[in-house]
Amino acid sequence: MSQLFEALDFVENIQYERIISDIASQQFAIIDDFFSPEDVSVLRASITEKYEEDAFKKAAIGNKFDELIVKSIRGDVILWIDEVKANIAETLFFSKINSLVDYLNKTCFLGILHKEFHYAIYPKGTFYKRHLDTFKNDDRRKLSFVCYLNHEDWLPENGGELVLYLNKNGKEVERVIYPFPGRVVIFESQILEHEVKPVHTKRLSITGWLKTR
Ligand SMILES: O=C(O)CCC(=O)C(=O)O
Ligand SMILES: [Fe+2]
Repeated sequence: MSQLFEALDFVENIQYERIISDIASQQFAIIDDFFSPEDVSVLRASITEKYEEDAFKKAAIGNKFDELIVKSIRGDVILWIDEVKANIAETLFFSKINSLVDYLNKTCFLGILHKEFHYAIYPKGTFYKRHLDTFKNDDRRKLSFVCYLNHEDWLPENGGELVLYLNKNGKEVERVIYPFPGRVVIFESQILEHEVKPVHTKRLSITGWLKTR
């Protein structure tokens, strides 16, 4: 009986279904309206406030790397988001994430048990060289998630494109994605190498990972 109710409880979500089929067929999905302009503006106010409080630190690669080497690979500053201490903007963010994760777990048997998200700011002139999001000793990252919080008038010439390196019939193909506000990109963490091209105007985002075990 309870199984019947569980089945009845399930409502198909067209947006999530498209995300699932895009990831299954091409290892990534781009969703332009995952967050509404209102959501983006609330989240942008939150990232800006925390940046002004000086809460961000320089992003590190792996564990103990030389500062100079780190800078030559990535130049963003990050701040991890604690769901337990979420402010109004972050609560809104996590409610959307949790709804997607519940759906993925119900329909895809992905077994997403953990998640981690951080704000990221790329100051002018910074970039993140080509890389894979999995550390050598940690294969739990299953899906990478990026959401852009840039201003509505963001232009392609502001730089900071995300480039995914795809494999099409044995040939490498670059997929260039502009960081337009409200846009979300989800991709297979263990498969797709990617990079952030040099940024010409400060670039705002939230990056995170959906993890197994
Ligand atoms: O901001 C992006 O578009 C991607 C960021 C990224 O690759 C990372 O933080 O690992
Ligand atoms: Fe990455």
